[in-house]
Amino acid sequence: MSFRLQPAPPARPNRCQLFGPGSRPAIFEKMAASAADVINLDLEDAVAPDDKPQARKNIIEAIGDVDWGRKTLSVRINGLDTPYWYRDVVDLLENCSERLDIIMIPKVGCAADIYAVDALVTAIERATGRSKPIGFEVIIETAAGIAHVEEIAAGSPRLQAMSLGAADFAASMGMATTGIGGTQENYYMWHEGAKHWSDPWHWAQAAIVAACRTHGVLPVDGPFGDFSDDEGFRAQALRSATLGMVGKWAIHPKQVALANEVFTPSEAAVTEAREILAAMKDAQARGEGAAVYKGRLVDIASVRQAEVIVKQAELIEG
Ligand SMILES: CCC(=O)SCCNC(=O)CCNC(=O)[C@H](O)C(C)(C)COP(=O)(O)OP(=O)(O)OC[C@H]1O[C@@H](n2cnc3c(N)ncnc32)[C@H](O)[C@@H]1OP(=O)(O)O
Ligand SMILES: O=CC(=O)O
Ligand SMILES: [Mg+2]
Repeated sequence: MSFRLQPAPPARPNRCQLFGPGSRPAIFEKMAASAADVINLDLEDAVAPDDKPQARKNIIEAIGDVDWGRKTLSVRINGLDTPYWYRDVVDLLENCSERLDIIMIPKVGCAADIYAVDALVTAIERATGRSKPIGFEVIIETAAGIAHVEEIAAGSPRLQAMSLGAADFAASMGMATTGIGGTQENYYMWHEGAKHWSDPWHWAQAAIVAACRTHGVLPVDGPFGDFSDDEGFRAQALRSATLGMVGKWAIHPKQVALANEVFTPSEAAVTEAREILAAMKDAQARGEGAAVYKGRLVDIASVRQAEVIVKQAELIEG
């Protein structure tokens, strides 16, 4: 480990973030009743420009009136390139109850974007005497965002989570696709007369995970647009979990159970992790730094790997 230690991310479950437009208040109670760990009420792309003022009012009312249980409650504001974002922040924080946990900032391109929102949020918190500090989450969904991902991850002590937004990311990068996440038909290698599909999101996800893990931020996979394709969602989520991401968005309620399934360590994985910890404890008692578990090497690094799984399971059990 470097002299600079890796900070722990926020200790809360973030397996699924369920989105819903702020202009559709009829679904707020259904979102609250879902099994998602995080709720994202949207003021940005799921809300038409003319509906934004009413969507702000709906959200402010619902933050206070709906029983959100123990969920993390987040509102996605509009991007800093729009005329809407400052009004989103001011109206929300001057009027909503302290139940709001997080503001999600989309299309972040550099650390200064977070600084700007932080300055406004800090001023309103002081002016209104809000006692619970608002957290931030950001979406990496532009070429600039991925180019500056590390400075963004270090951008504010308020920052809790960072998502990859596959739709806007593809647009900003000029990618030849209208698919939102998942397998892309034309992204394949040709070998011995057969197509072998590759993962165009992999490099951006790996960059996000590294930046997040360096700065104690939760890395999250964003939307998977085809909500009729359960296996496609599951494959994308499994790849994200394998890379170190902690959760995934749901843009339809049927995706919540799939995300929870993938990002909850299985009983078998937890049992194996606990067995590795026990095997290493025995080895250490014998004065040995390495041991054999099920025919394979385990050592101190295996302890760290096993602890990731056990800690994640314990976090979810509460
Ligand atoms: C891609 C880039 C991004 O920025 S993604 C993030 C922004 N997008 C969003 O917030 C969109 C979120 N999703 C939605 O608005 C809806 O789910 C869409 C995709 C439009 C589908 O809605 P709808 O046609 O009503 O679906 P459905 O008939 O299959 O609904 C079945 C039951 O579920 C409900 N439902 C619908 N959406 C949600 C939701 N987001 N959260 C909670 N509940 C939801 C419906 O009301 C319906 O309920 P019921 O069975 O009638 O009681
Ligand atoms: O905001 C999300 C995206 O995929 O774009
Ligand atoms: Mg987007």
